[in-house]
Amino acid sequence: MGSSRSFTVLGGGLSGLSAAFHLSRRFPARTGTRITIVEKSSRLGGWVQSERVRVKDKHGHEAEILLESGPRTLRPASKAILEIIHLLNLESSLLTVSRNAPAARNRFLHLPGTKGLLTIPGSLPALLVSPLAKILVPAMYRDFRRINGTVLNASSPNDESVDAFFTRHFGPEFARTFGSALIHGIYATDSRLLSVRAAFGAACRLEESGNGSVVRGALSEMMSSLRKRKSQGNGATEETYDMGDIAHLMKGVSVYSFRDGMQTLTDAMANRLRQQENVEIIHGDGAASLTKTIDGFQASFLWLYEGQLSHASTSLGNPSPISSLPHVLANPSSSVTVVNIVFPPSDTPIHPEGFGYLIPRPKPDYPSQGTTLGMLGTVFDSCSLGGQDISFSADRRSPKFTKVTVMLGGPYGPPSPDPSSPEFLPALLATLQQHLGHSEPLPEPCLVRVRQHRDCIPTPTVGHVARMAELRKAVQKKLGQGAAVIGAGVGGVSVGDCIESGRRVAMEF
Ligand SMILES: C=Cc1c2[nH]c(c1C)Cc1[nH]c(c(CCC(=O)O)c1C)Cc1[nH]c(c(C)c1CCC(=O)O)Cc1[nH]c(c(C)c1C=C)C2
Repeated sequence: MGSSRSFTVLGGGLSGLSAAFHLSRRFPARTGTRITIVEKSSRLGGWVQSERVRVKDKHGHEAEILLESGPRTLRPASKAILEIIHLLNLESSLLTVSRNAPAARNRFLHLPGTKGLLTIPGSLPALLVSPLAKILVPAMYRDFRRINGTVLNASSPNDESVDAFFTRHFGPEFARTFGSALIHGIYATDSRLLSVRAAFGAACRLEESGNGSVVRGALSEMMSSLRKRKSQGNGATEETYDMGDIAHLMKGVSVYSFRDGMQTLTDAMANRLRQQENVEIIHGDGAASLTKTIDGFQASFLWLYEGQLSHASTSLGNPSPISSLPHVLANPSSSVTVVNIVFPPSDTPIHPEGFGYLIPRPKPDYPSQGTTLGMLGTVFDSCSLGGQDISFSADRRSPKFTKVTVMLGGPYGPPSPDPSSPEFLPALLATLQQHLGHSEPLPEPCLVRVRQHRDCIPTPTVGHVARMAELRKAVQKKLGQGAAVIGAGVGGVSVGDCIESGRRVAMEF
């Protein structure tokens, strides 16, 4: 480890920060290793952005509200994130949501052309009385009786769209109603474009182990993991992640965030990196000139080079070899308009208690671009993350401000009316009123914040996994073992996936 090495991380989003963080742990200053992060924007952290705003209503109630414009919650299943939280001593900043909380239990759908929300049943008794039973019950039955049907063999490169996979197993009604809504809420894209192998690799494995049926596969997996747990006892520990006692804090937790928002995590990583003598962060101009030479460089990719920055740019050359790598620009990505709205305290609740609601693809299809607001769903932030807000009301029992986030765009294209026009907010509030089933107009918001995120979520289209394997091979062949490509555009899109991929690549060098 004594010889001096040099790493260049292109991109200071979640994957880049994680890669640089783990590289700097493995190769501290005393090893003579240099680590350079190149980020074209003026800040690190990618799409994660938290902001505190002061709000006041007509009656003088005041509060400080935490708004998120990117991801807002994390899942305890990602050990790579828990490890970073532990290593950066962020445990005391955590805000957890219990599995029994309404935000974890209640999820809703709004069906286009109807008024109000439908509860997605979370138990058998709830299913039996749900209006959605007429879609859900036949869907489960259809899958359950599939025997020796076509399977996307896990070891083959076969692939299909999420919509085609759900249609095969659960029927077209389920695929459109539930499948498209789920994909709106994760990828903000059309489920007919998305690769099932990339998005739901686990479902393909269940299909195979269930001999053609995902439900049977899931049941048999549940049984075998129960058996395993019994034979191992409950004390199975994770030895490869340095998580301290944090797994204990996550018992019974459905999702979590931080009291000051998700930026707590990215700021803490960035600050730790800034403190390292051997880490340099290049923003803006320096990064822009490098980015220009990398004509295929996309925000969703992270290129990690072992070599000097100057070597990285000269070795990329002009025209850059990246343009000759296969599949770099194969995937489209979705743009999302994120609207944070804060409503004043009121005795009449704005929405039911729960996570929020999603909206499926309309029938017969998405309208042509620029003709609709294009709402994908709404998150009821106060339910899960109300603990981030600070009320200055003397009476602790008085009603609180309500924060929600409306997501628009994706497959609908840019919202119409345009968010900068005066018609936008009235149209948005009227649509929200209809979705939430209110007969009266919603109260005037105290604050509305609109952010337009261009190309923020990559869409791994059908064939993605096989294409990325070819890309990785080509990277190694052209740029050598000292180069790697990771990030949301290559692997998974969740915060956990990005942090995990940065960690993995740093450990491999
Ligand atoms: C900017 C909008 C985003 C939309 N999806 C994502 C972002 C950042 C990314 C994303 N959202 C979810 C996942 C699955 C993995 C997970 O961590 O749960 C991913 C990769 C699920 C999810 N969807 C919504 C929320 C609040 C969450 C929890 C995770 C998070 O906070 O991002 C709601 C939601 N997200 C989008 C839409 C259109 C939407 C609608 C209500 C797009």
